[in-house]
Amino acid sequence: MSETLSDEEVEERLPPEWEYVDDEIVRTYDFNDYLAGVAFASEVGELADEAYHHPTIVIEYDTVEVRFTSHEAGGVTEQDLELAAECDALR
Ligand SMILES: C[C@H](O)[C@H](O)[C@H]1CNC2=NC(N)=NC(=O)C2=N1
Repeated sequence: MSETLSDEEVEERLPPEWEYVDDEIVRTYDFNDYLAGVAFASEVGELADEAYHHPTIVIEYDTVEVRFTSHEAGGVTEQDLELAAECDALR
């Protein structure tokens, strides 16, 4: 099982635009078109399922919020940071 990172490690390595809140890393992506957000969420889902590491995804009319944490480890791990960067690369 992956080990959780310290608060300092997470803050230091968090990709830009991401926030560290209550043992989760979160980013809200803005979209002009609802279905573009839905398509993006689906791509995030594919990344997650391939990694078998699943975020919370909240789709609203002009935003998609993606939240990662490692439930089994009980906090943020390397895998969360890696997937955050992969989500950013989808844009
Ligand atoms: C039973 C457990 O949910 C599974 O082993 C996987 C599935 N996806 C997961 N996703 C995330 N974010 N954290 C996990 O610990 C995790 N575990």
